[in-house]
Amino acid sequence: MATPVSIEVWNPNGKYRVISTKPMPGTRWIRLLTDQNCRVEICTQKKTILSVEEILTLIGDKCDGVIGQLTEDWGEVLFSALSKAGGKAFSNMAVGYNNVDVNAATKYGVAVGNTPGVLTETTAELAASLSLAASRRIVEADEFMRAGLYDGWLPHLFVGNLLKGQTVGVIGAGRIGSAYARMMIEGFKMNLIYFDLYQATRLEKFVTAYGQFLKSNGEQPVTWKRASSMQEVLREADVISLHPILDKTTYHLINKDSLAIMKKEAILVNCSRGPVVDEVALVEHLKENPMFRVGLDVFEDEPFMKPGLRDMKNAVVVPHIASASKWTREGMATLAALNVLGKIKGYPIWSNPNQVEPFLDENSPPPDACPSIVNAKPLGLTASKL
Ligand SMILES: NC(=O)C1=CN([C@@H]2O[C@H](COP(=O)(O)OP(=O)(O)OC[C@H]3O[C@@H](n4cnc5c(N)ncnc54)[C@H](O)[C@@H]3O)[C@@H](O)[C@H]2O)C=CC1
Ligand SMILES: O=C(O)C(=O)CO
Repeated sequence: MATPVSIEVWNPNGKYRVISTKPMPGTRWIRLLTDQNCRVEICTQKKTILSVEEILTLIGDKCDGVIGQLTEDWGEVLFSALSKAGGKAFSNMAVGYNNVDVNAATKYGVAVGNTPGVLTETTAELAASLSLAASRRIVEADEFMRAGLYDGWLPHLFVGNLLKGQTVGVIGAGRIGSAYARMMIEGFKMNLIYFDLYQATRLEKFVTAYGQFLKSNGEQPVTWKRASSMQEVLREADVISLHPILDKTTYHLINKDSLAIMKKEAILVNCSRGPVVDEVALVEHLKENPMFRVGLDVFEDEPFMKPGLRDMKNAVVVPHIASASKWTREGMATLAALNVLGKIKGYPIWSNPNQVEPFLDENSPPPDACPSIVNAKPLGLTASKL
């Protein structure tokens, strides 16, 4: 028997049945759907991660589209059920979609949406926060104060690293990696070394121009270098932030061997996906190198941490909150809803998923387009001319 799942219903007489597997921030996304004749059903089950069986129950016999979460396993079983229920669209409320089997979705004719752009700066800001928290030992120092251990200023108390003039390494210089790099370069006058499969031309131009600006002001200019391998970044950088997608090329990109070539006092930040780092190897490395520090937003087996990590003073850990600003989370909900709505309505695909601002303006109706569909090409969906 199917497991019952609690739901909240908006616009019960709407023609199209759209499900959201979680309550999402804001109300604009609900309004956009109900205004377009959708009945919106929001799962209110008090359970963080829904199982495939629970989502099957939600989909039922008739469902036009689903907005889902990165914690869910969207594969063959769910896409086959969604397609049988008449569903045409699924959107993750996330830019990353490693939890989605896109080939399975394509096989069943289901469009897969994601939410790029709206979370770029918010996520980069958290990566920058973790870089600072790790380099200046903020969490350790906070715990020390709260434990009543502060007896007065001391020359050696919580000495950390100065970022100015050091090298920031970025692995995966896409939207978020480039935004993070700019923050660290402009904010702290760090030099850049990056590794990506593609050249980050705009980022390079930014660093060149900023370097010239600093020089014309009599300051040391910042520099950039595109590394020919990830190892080059690991060897040379003082702070390394990981921003690639998770796929089979990036699984355990950081492992025992790659940790071994990093500087003993380096800082590693991960706001991409947990499995990019071999967490067991990382815990060992943290134990053996007390001056090596990490800032982690993501973990290999979320919501768990590998044994030993929680005891490491040289690790700052936060629960996958990199995109958690109110504006961003409301925007993610809007983009996810519009991906689903757009596909149901037969709208074309927005031509530039890096520029989604027109969808986010509360004061005007969004364009008649799907903001970002990752399998548009194999599904033969056309791009908008807007
Ligand atoms: N912690 C969090 O809350 C968040 C995590 N993310 C993660 O960040 C990822 C990146 O997001 P965006 O910057 O928007 O995506 P993006 O597609 O703009 O950037 C990803 C970059 O990784 C590069 N890349 C791919 N394979 C690589 C490899 N083997 N080695 C080096 N670089 C490689 C790509 O060429 C691309 O430039 C998402 O896929 C998601 O997993 C995104 C938002 C929030
Ligand atoms: O968008 C993503 O990929 C996240 O991890 C959450 O914002």
